[in-house]
Amino acid sequence: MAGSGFESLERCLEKHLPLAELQEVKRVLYGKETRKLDLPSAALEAASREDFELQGYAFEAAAEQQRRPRTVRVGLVQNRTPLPADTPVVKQVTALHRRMEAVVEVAAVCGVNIICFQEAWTMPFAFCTREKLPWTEFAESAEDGPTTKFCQELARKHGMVVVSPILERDSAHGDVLWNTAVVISSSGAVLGKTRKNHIPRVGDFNESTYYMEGNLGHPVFQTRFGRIAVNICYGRHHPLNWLMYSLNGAEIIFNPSATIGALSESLWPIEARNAAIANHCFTCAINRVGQDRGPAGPGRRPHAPCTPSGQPAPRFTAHRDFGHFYGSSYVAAPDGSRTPGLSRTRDGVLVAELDLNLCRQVNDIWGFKMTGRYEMYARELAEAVKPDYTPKIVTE
Ligand SMILES: NC(=O)NCCC(=O)O
Repeated sequence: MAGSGFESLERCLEKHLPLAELQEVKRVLYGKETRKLDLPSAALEAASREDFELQGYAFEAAAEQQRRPRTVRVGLVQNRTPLPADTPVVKQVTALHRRMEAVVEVAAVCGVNIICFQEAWTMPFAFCTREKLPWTEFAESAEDGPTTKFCQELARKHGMVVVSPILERDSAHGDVLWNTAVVISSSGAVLGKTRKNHIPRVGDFNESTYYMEGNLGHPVFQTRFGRIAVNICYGRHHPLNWLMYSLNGAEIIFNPSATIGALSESLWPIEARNAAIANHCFTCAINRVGQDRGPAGPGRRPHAPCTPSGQPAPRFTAHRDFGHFYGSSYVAAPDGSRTPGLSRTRDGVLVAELDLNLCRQVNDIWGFKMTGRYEMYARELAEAVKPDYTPKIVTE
């Protein structure tokens, strides 16, 4: 399995294929070519100074007589955690806030209207350790926690919608934890929140001891720039999850994720892209980069996890080293075209200009909403989930 040595599929193809063949390969692999955005040199210089990749692409729609283009720029952010996982919690969160402040500054110069961070962006990816402290200390209120307040400032300053996926502590309901995305309007108001509906239980990649399956359904948020939804990470494997956001009117669905090469890298380019095609919407797949390791060992950890009795928690070494988070964030459009991915290894911002008119244009061509037969599926699904259901298998 390629780790941090393999920079990206695109770089590899560009390096090894002659131009004519490269164009054919890209046509088949990526669909209609996205136009490279001419990003401001001040932004490119700042990105280079801050050591993150900055790429920009535009998707175009046909001109219409009765609707003006509905152009919006989205920003996808992928990053490693800047401090080691055994640094005190508040220091880690503050370092991530500072990092995103710099990143959003650059995104703003690039004209980004809606920015989305990666899943659980304020913390190292600790869910599979199955340890509680210190990881649960990263949880915050979605309504008025320090990260939401920080994002509200960013939103106000830049007139930008901010999608902030965090570990939520819901103190109004018994301090329950949720895997949540807070959506902050360009005015700085908290527009609402949405919760991860599906939890991975894939061998050691098991997050089920941290938070419950979301209970908020499939909300869609009307922003100044278009209707958006957030399908958090593992939800991307569930076509019905995408479908419900789309049925509620989402034009852009963000998929903030944390996933590793051994588990999902060959699925990654397919799933969000297929969802864009199937649902006539744009999808934005975001994955973190780097290798989030748990603390190194007893005695070297100022925040060694403890059980409530004060005893050191059992060490789950097998769950501590998650492997390589492969980045590769990208945007896919309803016509099946997609941007190249960001790097597999570096922090980065992907700017994509979308004309939301493309959603209805593709709907009118392919008509999946029209031909969807939802009523038939609703009826059959209602039967299939009944305890006494017997699968409809016809035998000779
Ligand atoms: N965070 C998360 O849900 N990861 C699951 C792995 C995957 O869906 O690829």
